[in-house]
Amino acid sequence: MKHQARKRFGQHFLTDESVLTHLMGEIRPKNGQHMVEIGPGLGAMTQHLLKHMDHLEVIEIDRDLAEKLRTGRWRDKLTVHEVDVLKFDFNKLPTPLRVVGNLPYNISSPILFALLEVADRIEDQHFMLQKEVIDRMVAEPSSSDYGRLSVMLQAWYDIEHLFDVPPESFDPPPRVMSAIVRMTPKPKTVRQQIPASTFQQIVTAAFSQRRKMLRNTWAGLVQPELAEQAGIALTDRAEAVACEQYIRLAQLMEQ
Ligand SMILES: C[S@@+](CC[C@H](N)C(=O)[O-])C[C@H]1O[C@@H](n2cnc3c(N)ncnc32)[C@H](O)[C@@H]1O
Repeated sequence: MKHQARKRFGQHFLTDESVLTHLMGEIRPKNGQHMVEIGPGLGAMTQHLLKHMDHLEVIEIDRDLAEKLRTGRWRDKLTVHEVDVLKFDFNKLPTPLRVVGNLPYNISSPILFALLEVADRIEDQHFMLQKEVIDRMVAEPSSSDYGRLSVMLQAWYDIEHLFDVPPESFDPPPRVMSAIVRMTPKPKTVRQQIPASTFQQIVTAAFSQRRKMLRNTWAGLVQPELAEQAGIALTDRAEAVACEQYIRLAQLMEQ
């Protein structure tokens, strides 16, 4: 029986074989690697990955789809976790872990932030996302797409926009353009130098009212001398400040 796509789970199934082939060329799955797929759905990516691998972990919230995967023709090669990915404990999977998925667009940012917490365990991530989200992830300072998502993710990952995928490549087609992104965690030595909670606090405050000057959004939070030492002008707005400057400021605040 044909699966009726469920809107609440952001179900848009990839049907375009040329996209899948292109994607596999980018992911280059190899047997013996530890890989987890978020939202395998009807298995479009899954079956391509399994051409190269004997085993794959998958996380699927939809009970019917999880059941199909558990009993279907790839059952011997899959470990199916029937759970909300936002509640899944990635610490229980082996490392180094490769993470892939055509993500449910309605919760893509929470998924990206949840994975940031376990970046130590991750080798790389390849995701299908709304193109607009990827534009924000790779945005440079002073562009209209540059925001909290850009700064938070660029601090932890090298991010590459790989290629675009049009709505016709899916059934049912989403209303927006999609794209594929590769995210590679920066070396541990680099990530360890970021005071995570202070960094998050100043970036969140700065972009909470992005039209205002930093001297207003940071009042009571950031000492003006420290901002100056980090090379940040408090008369600027959040979008003028580079990711490295936010990191530098967070480091100065921790000293
Ligand atoms: C955009 S579809 C992709 C399906 C399939 N990978 C493909 O490319 O055809 C998103 C998938 O994520 C699943 N999903 C949605 N929300 C989820 C959640 N919170 N946790 C785990 N899986 C979820 C959906 O049921 C669906 O299978």
